[in-house]
Amino acid sequence: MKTTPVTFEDLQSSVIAVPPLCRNKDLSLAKSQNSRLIKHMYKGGIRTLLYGGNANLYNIAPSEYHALLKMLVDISPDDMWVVPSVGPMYGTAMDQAKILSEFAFPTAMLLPTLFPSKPAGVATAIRHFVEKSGIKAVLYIKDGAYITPELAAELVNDGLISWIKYAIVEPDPKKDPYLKKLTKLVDTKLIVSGIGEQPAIIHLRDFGVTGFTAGCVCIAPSRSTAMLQAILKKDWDTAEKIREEFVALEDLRNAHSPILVLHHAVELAGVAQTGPVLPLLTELPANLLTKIEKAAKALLAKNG
Ligand SMILES: N[C@@H](CC=O)C(=O)O
Repeated sequence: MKTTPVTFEDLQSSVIAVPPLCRNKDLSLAKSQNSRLIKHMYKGGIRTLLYGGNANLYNIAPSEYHALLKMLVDISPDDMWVVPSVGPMYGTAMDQAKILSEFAFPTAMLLPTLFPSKPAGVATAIRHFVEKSGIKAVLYIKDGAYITPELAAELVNDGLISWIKYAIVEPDPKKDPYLKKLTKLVDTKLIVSGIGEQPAIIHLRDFGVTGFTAGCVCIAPSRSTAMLQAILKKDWDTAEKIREEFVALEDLRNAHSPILVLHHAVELAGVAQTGPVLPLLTELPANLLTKIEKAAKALLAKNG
């Protein structure tokens, strides 16, 4: 696992894949299947993994956190940069910060929650997390009410933030007052588009942010990587054509649960056995799985 500090080059050199977490029937961590998934992504050019929402880390027990981190260290290639998440609740994040300090992860992300939270409290939690873990935090902005752009900028200016995962969903991503303000206050080299392939072209081209995170990349890593490369070359037509390849599965994710559809899709495509889902989530009904399988296999077929 790569342990060097986060650089702009790191953020741009790979799509930041946000994978599901494979579990065995008894809900224990499925080391061999997680390894299989990482190998698939690695072969498609992925060098950064962010274990967060799609891995359902919202629901992980603090007592399992050490085993999770150890497994990620054990199964990650030497040049793979791995970003675990903590929280979203303050107490959980503080206990996880202590566990993280026993490892060499260069950064970790605080999962967001709107209840019970206030922007100034979120900023304090980030400060306490950095103090306790000894590493910078990834700030995940998923809702404008979570933290103000001004508070986000203060945290950046105080040297506490490695990068920002920007993930506020707008009906028209071109019209995004929050991102417009954020990019005025914070160096765009530290801001990453955090909603998958769909708004990535607009976020990178029109707002100048640095890279993008994605979930469907776990199925078609070569295609998502090709899309990032096309964007960086400003080959917008190629990037747009590749983006369209992801639409069918993304539409299912948006309709039925981004986390759960991805979790099933990785298994149904035959990439890795993701297994059961940790409560408070649960598996999707069987009548949806045929549609997910079709879209997932079609996307995998494009991966080559
Ligand atoms: N939520 C997005 C990007 C990852 O955070 C996805 O799952 O595609």
